[in-house]
Parts: sequence; C-alpha cells; structure tokens
Amino acid sequence: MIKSADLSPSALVGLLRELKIPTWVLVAACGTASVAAIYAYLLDLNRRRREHFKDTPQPDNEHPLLAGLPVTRRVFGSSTNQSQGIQELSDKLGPTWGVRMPLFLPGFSKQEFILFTSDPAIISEVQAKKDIFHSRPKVGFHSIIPQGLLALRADKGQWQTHRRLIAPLFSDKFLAAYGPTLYEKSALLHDSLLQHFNDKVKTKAFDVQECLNLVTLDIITSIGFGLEKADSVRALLPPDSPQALKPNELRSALGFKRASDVLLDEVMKRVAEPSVARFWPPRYIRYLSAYAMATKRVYEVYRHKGDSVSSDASGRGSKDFNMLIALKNAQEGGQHMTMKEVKDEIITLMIAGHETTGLTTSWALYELAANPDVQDKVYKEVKDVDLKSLSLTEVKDKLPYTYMTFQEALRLHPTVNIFPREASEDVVLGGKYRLPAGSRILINQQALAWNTELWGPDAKKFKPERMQRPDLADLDNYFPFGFGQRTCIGKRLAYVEGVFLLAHMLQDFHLAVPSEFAPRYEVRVTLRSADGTTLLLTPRAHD
Ligand code: HEM
Repeated sequence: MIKSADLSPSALVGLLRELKIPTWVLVAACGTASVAAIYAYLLDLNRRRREHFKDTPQPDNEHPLLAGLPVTRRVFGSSTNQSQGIQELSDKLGPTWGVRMPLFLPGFSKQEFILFTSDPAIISEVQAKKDIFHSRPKVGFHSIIPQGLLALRADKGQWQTHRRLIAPLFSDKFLAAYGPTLYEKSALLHDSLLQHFNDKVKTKAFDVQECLNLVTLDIITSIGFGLEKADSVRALLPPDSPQALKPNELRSALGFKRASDVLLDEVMKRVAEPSVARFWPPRYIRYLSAYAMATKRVYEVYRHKGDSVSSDASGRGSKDFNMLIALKNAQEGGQHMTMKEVKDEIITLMIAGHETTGLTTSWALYELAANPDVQDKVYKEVKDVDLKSLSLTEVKDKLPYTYMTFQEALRLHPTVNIFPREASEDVVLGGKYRLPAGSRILINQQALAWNTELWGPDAKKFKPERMQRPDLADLDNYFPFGFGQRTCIGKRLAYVEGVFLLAHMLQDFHLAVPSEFAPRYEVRVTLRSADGTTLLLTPRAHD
C-alpha cells in the first residue's frame, strides 16, 4: 500500500523510474490527460452557459465548443446571404433568438451573446432602456472606423461634445449652403448620362445604383472634404465623348471611390471576423493606403484657412465651404476638436453618409420604375419645380410626395437593415432573454417592414401614401435612421439629398425595369442590390 507521504513528486518520479516507463509515454499521457481535462472543462462550461441562456431560442446545430460562432460566421460571412440567412433563422426560431459566442476565444470575453430581434415589444423595451443600450459594440467599429461618432461610446464625454459640435452641420443654415454643390453634382451626373442618347438611342439601360453611389460620393467628398473637383460621375461618360476621362484622370477621379469602398469593405469583414486575418499583408496594405488617402486630404484642407459657412442673400449658400473647415472652427467654450479628432469625424461622415443615401435613392428609383402609377405622381409633382434655385430647406414642403416616396423606400428596403447596440450592464429583455454586460443586440428592421400587423396585409407593397400616417414620427417600429440619442446625425441631409436627387432624375428621365431584372439583396453594412440596379432610362425629351 502506498502511504500519502510516498506521493511526494520526488517519490512519484522514483516510482516511475522503477517501473521503467519510457519518457515519451509519460509525456504523451500527460498531454492527453491535459487535453481531455480542458475539453471536459469547456464542455461543462458550454453546458452551463446553454442552461443559462435556455429561455432564448438558439440554432440547434451549434458547435459544442465554438457555440454559435460558426452560425454567426455563416450568416455574416457571406454578405449575399446575410439578410436571407437571418430571415430563415427568424422564420424557424421566432422574432427573437440568439447565439452564444465562445468565451475562451480572444475578442469574445465580453461578447457573450448576440440577440437578434424583430419583435416590436422587445425593440420598444430597448428604446426605453436607453441608459443601458447607448453604444455600439466594440468589435468591428473600434479597430477600423476612426474614432468618430459611429465608434465613440455614449457614456464618455467626448461623444457628447462631438455630437454637439457636429450637429450644426445639418442645420438649416448649413443645408442651404450645400444646395449649389448638390445641384452641380447632380447636373454633372445627368450630363454624363444624357450624352449616351441620340436620335437612334432613345432608351438605354444603366445601373442606377452605381450612378447614385458615384454622385453621393462626389457630394460628400465635395461638401465634406472640400474636393471641388470630385467628379467621379464623369466615369459614366461615353468613351467617345470629348469630356471622357483619360485613364490617368479616371484613376484620380475614382481614387476616393476606391478608398471609400475599401474602408467599407473592411468594416464588413471585421464585423464578421474579429481575427488576425485583417493583418494579412495584401489586405492590410490596401486598407492602410485607403485610409492614408483620406487622411492626407483631411490634413491638406485642415492646414488651409477657411470660413465656416457663408450663404448668399437667397439663403442658397456658397460653394466655398466644407464640413471639414466648419469642424475645424467649431468650438464650445473656446475648446476646439484636435486635428486628429476632426479627421476621425470627417472620415466617419464620409463612410456613414455616402452609400447609405446613394443606395436608398436607388431603391426608390427601382420602386418608381416598378410602380408606374407612383412614378407618374412623382413626375407630376417635380416636373415644374426649378431645382436649381430650390433651397434644400424647402425640399420637404415643395416635394411632399417625393419625400414620402423616399421614406417608403427606406421602410421597404431599410438601408441599414440591421444595426447593433451593446448592453452596458446585465439586462433581461422581455422578462426572459438574458443579455450579459458587453453582449450585443441586433435590431432587425427589415423584418419589421414586412410585419403585416404593423403595416397591414399589403406590407410588401410599395405605397408612399402610407407615410401620411400622423403617428409616423412617434412609431417605435419605423426607425430607418435608428433611435434615441444615437440616432443618425445626418438624417436631415440624407432626406433632402435623396429627395433632391430623385426629383432631378424624374424630371429628366422616364424609368422602367428591364423584364429580366429582379434585385437580390446583398449586405455590406448597407443593404444593396447584389447585381446592381439596372433600369431602362428614357430621357423625357424623347418620351
Ligand atoms: C439614407 C441615408 C442614411 C441612413 C439610412 C442612415 C442610417 C443610420 C443608422 C441606422 C444609424 C445608427 C443609428 C442608431 O444606432 O440608432 C446611423 C448613424 C449615423 N449616421 Fe446615418 N444614415 C444615413 C445617412 C447619413 C448621412 C448623410 C450622414 C452624414 C453625412 C450620416 C452620419 C451618421 C453618423 C455620424 C452616425 C452615428 C451617430 C452617433 O452614433 O452619434 N448618416 N445612420
């Protein structure tokens, strides 16, 4: 019999020597025992956590150790399947369901759970608990987007100060100042398109999603960065046009577009994959050079002296002004943002304000093409409006039906179809869905748009008239620009810009959907049409 005193490490070693067991066998046995112990521990952890979250429906094919990570990666990893994948899981599991994250992987220690919801009651509760759901999760945002409004935490003073300093960029005075640029860029788009038509070519197919993404980029880089020569829409000119860009000009005209694409691409990838893959040299170099391009431009403008904003007697504003200079001059109690803070905010505005507006406008154009009766009504409203002298502050009053068209496009195809919030403390939603501090909730507003209880049996039909409902502003379930204190700061600009671009397009072109075209959703942070939005354009003069 072995006495306990004999179990000292040296006695054990002595015993093993006596037994003459080869060292490699001992090492292998120890290794196997350790792996088995870790595995057993993780399985037990997984079982306990499954038990902890048992009241939240979860996909049943979860990995015993990786928990919901493979499901999340499948859903988010392939952007064309994202909205479909989430919808399929919602159909199966109900309006609120969740996935657990593997606690032991680096990067997940705080993001224990992701709760997806399209349940109006749960969403109202999240809106009411605004002191808990005030920030976006760190994954993705923190390491990629500069430290601007999108990424900053709302419980820190910096976000509040920045929000106050940036808000005036969307006031009446500033909107009036953007007018001339908006008209100029939109007119350039139309010139570029119209050059494709002649007596023989009266109707031609264009990808309006591409067109709108180019023009909204030109607008934001011009009013944001002061890039007066931002004219990437000239890439749409017919190659034989005397104004067509030469290859070297095309490169520089599309430089900002490429940078913006890369930055957005990174946002999407990093949301799905908080891993070292982002440092893969080719990808990292691409990202760094896109970022450097935007940064260089910010610093060039920043070092120039400039006025914050000027408007002429008609209130139409001036082109010699940009958001960057306005932010440089913005101050509160004599305190300005630092150059780096201004840079972070201006790149954030470019990322947040470009594709969102372009895509919503192109969804609206698609719906107008698909619904000729609605198109006729919009055309009737816009055809005699002098857009060149229209102040952006008048857009809503002068173009009410077009405005509702834009709002309805946002309902049916919410450009930010799913947006995240982080729980700053442990919280239980709906009396049973547990969300530990640091976990995420993803608000699925696309499913809300199709909810027949909210929007009636024709919820999937495009009907701008439904935006006349008087309670629209108070609806807890129509929030294409988010809600609460983190609501989109650029909402007013998005509306007037989108409605203006829609009105201009309809003044000049009749739209139709080619018989073979049916859009498929793709999500790259924003909801786009995977194959572009090809529409048949006929200049009204040839109509
Ligand atoms: C149709 C166009 C747009 C849509 C659908 C949209 C949608 C959104 C949504 C859903 C959010 C998140 C809100 C939340 O978490 O509650 C957001 C935030 C934001 N948006 Fe927009 N947006 C649009 C245009 C713009 C424009 C034109 C700008 C600026 C030029 C802009 C700048 C921002 C910023 C800076 C934030 C972060 C605000 C904060 O956290 O304080 N957006 N947007």
